[in-house]
Amino acid sequence: MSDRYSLLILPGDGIGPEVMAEVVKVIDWFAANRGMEFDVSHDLVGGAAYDAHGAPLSDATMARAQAVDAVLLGAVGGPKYDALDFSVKPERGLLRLRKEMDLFANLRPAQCFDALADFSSLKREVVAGLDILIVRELTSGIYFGEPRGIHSDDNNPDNEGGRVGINTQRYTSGEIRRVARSAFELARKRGNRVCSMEKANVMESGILWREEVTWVHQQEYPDVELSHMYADNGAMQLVRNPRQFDVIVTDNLFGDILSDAAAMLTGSLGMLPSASLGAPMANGRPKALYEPVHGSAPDIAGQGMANPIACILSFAMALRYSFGELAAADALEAAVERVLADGVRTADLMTPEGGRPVGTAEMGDRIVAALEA
Ligand SMILES: NC(=O)c1ccc[n+]([C@@H]2O[C@H](COP(=O)([O-])OP(=O)(O)OC[C@H]3O[C@@H](n4cnc5c(N)ncnc54)[C@H](O)[C@@H]3O)[C@@H](O)[C@H]2O)c1
Ligand SMILES: CC(C)[C@H](C(=O)O)[C@@H](O)C(=O)O
Ligand SMILES: [Mg+2]
Repeated sequence: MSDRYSLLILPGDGIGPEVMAEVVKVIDWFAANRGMEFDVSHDLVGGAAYDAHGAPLSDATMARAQAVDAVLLGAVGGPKYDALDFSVKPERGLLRLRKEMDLFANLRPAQCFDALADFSSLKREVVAGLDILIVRELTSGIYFGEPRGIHSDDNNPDNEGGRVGINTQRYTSGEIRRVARSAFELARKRGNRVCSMEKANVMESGILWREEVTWVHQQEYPDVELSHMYADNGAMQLVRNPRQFDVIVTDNLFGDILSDAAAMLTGSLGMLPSASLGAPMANGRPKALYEPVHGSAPDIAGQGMANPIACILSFAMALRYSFGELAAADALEAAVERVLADGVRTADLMTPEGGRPVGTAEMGDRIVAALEA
């Protein structure tokens, strides 16, 4: 008999609720057919939470997120909220979840399904069989460093406009060591190779990053192959020859950018899942939040055409990393692969000469049907 798994679902804004509805179908299928017991609750985040409470994440929702085994998040943001004060923008809700849950290791795998190898904007021979994992530090760096803000620059008469915008890249050795350990642990279960990316040529925080990753490697993981790369070269190498990589470990901002680039190797941003993991809780499960890498896609929201696969594969990561349900995670990933192999495509995966795309709900139904088969 399996344990009970508590889940907090935060669909968010734009296509978030649309893709999350398909994940709920998948959860219901595992509950009905695989004897898994889920305690599922729903709440608001992002613009939806702002509309209801005047804040992109209420304290009550934050407390609920801290108490569950896993949070599933859709996406936040949208043009409706662009003019809001920075402190209450939808994205602040997501950043608060990451920071207060201390989800320091963000796993962003990029796998190219064979059925999509011709669809990537790169050549098939460059992306076929691609299977890399970006481990992005998620709770520190320039996203959170102090000082920050927009200030008047009164003492500088040469500054036309008279203002200055400040963000601070700050990393402690402990923050670097813990995410490096996550990357080395994950590498041992895959290709046993880690490439660390920073800009040690121009940033002191990059020098510290390189030294600390090297220290963790020498002290604790000498069996794993470690290499270092400047992040700008890393971006170029990702496009030139992405299969040279196994695990990439990098900071918060570089990881944000490199993972969007990696998404396109797989065909679409609508394909890329992620897991954000923190320290183990009392029950041994890590603090965890699962979300697609993509955003709220305002350009297609409300049209029922978003690709739900990134969100569904994020739930597969929850099965694997939070619940240890490895067979179920494999089955769900195989179901996605089968549906793609059958030629079922949402609009983002269509070539101009392709046939009729399916909508969000039909893609979800087809994946559930493939689980059934
Ligand atoms: N984790 C998150 O919640 C998250 C991540 C990124 C961006 N955002 C927010 O989302 C809003 C829009 O940002 P953006 O436009 O830069 O990025 P986006 O990821 O929302 O969209 C970029 C492009 O990819 C397409 N796309 C994204 N997901 C798709 C899917 N599942 N199926 C089909 N097509 C998809 C969109 O239609 C758009 O053309 C902003 O407010 C931004 O801050 C949120
Ligand atoms: C929405 C935004 C805060 C977020 C980030 O910058 O981390 C997004 O781009 C992501 O990749 O998860
Ligand atoms: Mg991003």
